[in-house]
Amino acid sequence: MAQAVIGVIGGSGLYEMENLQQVEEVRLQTPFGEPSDAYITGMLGDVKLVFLPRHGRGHRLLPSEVPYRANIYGMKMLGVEQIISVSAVGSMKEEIVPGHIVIPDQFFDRTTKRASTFFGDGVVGHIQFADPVCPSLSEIIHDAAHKAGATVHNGGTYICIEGPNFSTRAESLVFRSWGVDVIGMTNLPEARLAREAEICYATVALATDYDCWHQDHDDVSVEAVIEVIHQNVAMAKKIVAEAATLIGEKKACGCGEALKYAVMTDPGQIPAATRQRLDLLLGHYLEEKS
Ligand SMILES: CSC[C@H]1O[C@H](OP(=O)(O)O)[C@H](O)[C@@H]1O
Ligand SMILES: Nc1ncnc2[nH]cnc12
Repeated sequence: MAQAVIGVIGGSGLYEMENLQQVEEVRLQTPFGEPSDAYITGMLGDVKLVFLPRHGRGHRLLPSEVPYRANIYGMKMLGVEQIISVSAVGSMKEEIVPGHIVIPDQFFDRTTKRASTFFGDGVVGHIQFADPVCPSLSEIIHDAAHKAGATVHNGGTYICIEGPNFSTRAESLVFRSWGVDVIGMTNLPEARLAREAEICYATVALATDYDCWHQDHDDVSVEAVIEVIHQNVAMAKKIVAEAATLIGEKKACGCGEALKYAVMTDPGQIPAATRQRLDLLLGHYLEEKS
């Protein structure tokens, strides 16, 4: 069996992975610019791990500034077939207590400034996105979270806001009335681009606060978020390590063929530069068609 290559995108508070063997730092240029930082690759048991801190080491990039396309394209260049995102989120439900883990299965887009498709410039494509995360990778990380001793909520809707400000109280109350479970600023463009790149994607969301809707809790602040992250970062790393041991049991899914019927454009009409830029993602389909 081919060696599994797992990508890990570390969010707020997760800027490195421990216990990797044969560690290398890989700096990439992609047709979509430079990723957030160098990728750190290494072995975790039999599994190759490719780690990228989403906001860069030192947390230098706003959610709106993260080069999502370059980050996902770089993962593809490194042979990653599954991406585990680790993210801090606000809880929008009483029962999701700060310190709990949520494995979202839906997203709701409230972003306004993100470049979040590889298509365009003469090639039109439409992926299916009704179920935006990989069900079998989600199952693996759910089991991994359980094994790591976390209190874990299976499924839930992650509303992705533009930020960088946290929500107003009116927004928070409206989002709650929509029935969302958690709130964050980063995961939706990643999930979309991972699907376009035919990479499985799932999220380990660490609830860090009750945003600003809860009458009995302080409004979210960076200070409070950091405190909960510090208390739980070891557990988040343990979940990733457990997921690596379980990845061999992952069930089949459709993520690897997401582009099979997605492209509308006549291959003969795709500009050469666009074709070249998307060769890694689309090349094999275009050859079949032309
Ligand atoms: C530090 S609180 C707000 C910040 O935390 C989350 O980041 P990430 O998803 O990278 O863990 C949230 O999306 C915001 O970017
Ligand atoms: N309340 C919140 N809103 C948006 N992003 C967050 N990340 C962590 N807590 C958050």
